[in-house]
Amino acid sequence: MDIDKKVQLIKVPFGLGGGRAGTELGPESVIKAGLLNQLKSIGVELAGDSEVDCYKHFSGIGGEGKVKHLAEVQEMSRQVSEHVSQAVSSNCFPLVLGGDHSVAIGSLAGLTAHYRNLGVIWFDAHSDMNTEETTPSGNAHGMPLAVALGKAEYKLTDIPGATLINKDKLVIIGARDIDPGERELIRSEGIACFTMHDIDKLGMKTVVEQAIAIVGEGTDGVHLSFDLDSLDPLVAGGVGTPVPGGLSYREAHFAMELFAESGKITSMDIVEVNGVLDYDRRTARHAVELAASLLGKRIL
Ligand SMILES: NC(=[NH2+])NCCC[C@H](N)C(=O)O
Ligand SMILES: [Mn+2]
Ligand SMILES: [Mn+2]
Repeated sequence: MDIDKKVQLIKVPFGLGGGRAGTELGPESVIKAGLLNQLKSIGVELAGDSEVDCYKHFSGIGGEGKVKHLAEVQEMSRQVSEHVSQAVSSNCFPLVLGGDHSVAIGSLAGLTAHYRNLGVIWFDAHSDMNTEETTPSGNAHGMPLAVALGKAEYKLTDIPGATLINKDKLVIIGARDIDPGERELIRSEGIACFTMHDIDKLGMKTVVEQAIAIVGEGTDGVHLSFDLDSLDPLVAGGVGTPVPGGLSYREAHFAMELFAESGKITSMDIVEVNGVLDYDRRTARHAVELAASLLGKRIL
């Protein structure tokens, strides 16, 4: 892409959407793994950074409902949305550092306030499309796409300024662990989902080309949400919900390089780096390198 915009870093140290402690350390972890130097070395300018105060309204209890910590997720999302919206208003590229994947609710809310035809690329082992009714865990990080598509009770439009995302402009890449309710939704809504099987069969080049064909037409912005558990756990084990049979190191980088070349991506999330489980910071380092590839880093 050779990104011409400045990057605005938005740190979201929030982990209550997942079942295991440590994801709230993600932003710190990714920064300690060298994000700022990496961006500098490829000539990407930083406009600034901000941090969402995730625990301002933390009650300390899981709550009574079907979704754990829903009130905290909603408050965090509202704040993330404001930070992201502010970054877009300032003509910056928002780079959101999670946190668990529920932070993407906030990213998408802030983005849809500006991009009325937003495309979304979702790298993930999971499809994160459970509703309050279908969630097997009660963990909000398994729900952001259901919220964004308006399929859950909690909807993106509950956040001021936000609109729902368009199901025809959403592409999931890397899925290999899909719950029954999610499978039904993907099928009934006809959502583009390139599973690991599809990637094996077609190769990453074709998958990305098809993804770009889907999100590249008729959109005014494209968000890339990268869940580190899309990578194989043998490559990146420092995540809370690892699933075997994931993306290789090169597949993931190749995809980021191709998306960079397309020049279409206008914002990114890096989520699910678990600072406790990622004891050697390997997963955080991969996150840094993948962000760099998306922002224009070339081998030669
Ligand atoms: N962003 C993630 N890592 N999501 C994992 C979701 C796992 C499972 N599908 C659930 O709903 O609980
Ligand atoms: Mn996810
Ligand atoms: Mn996942």
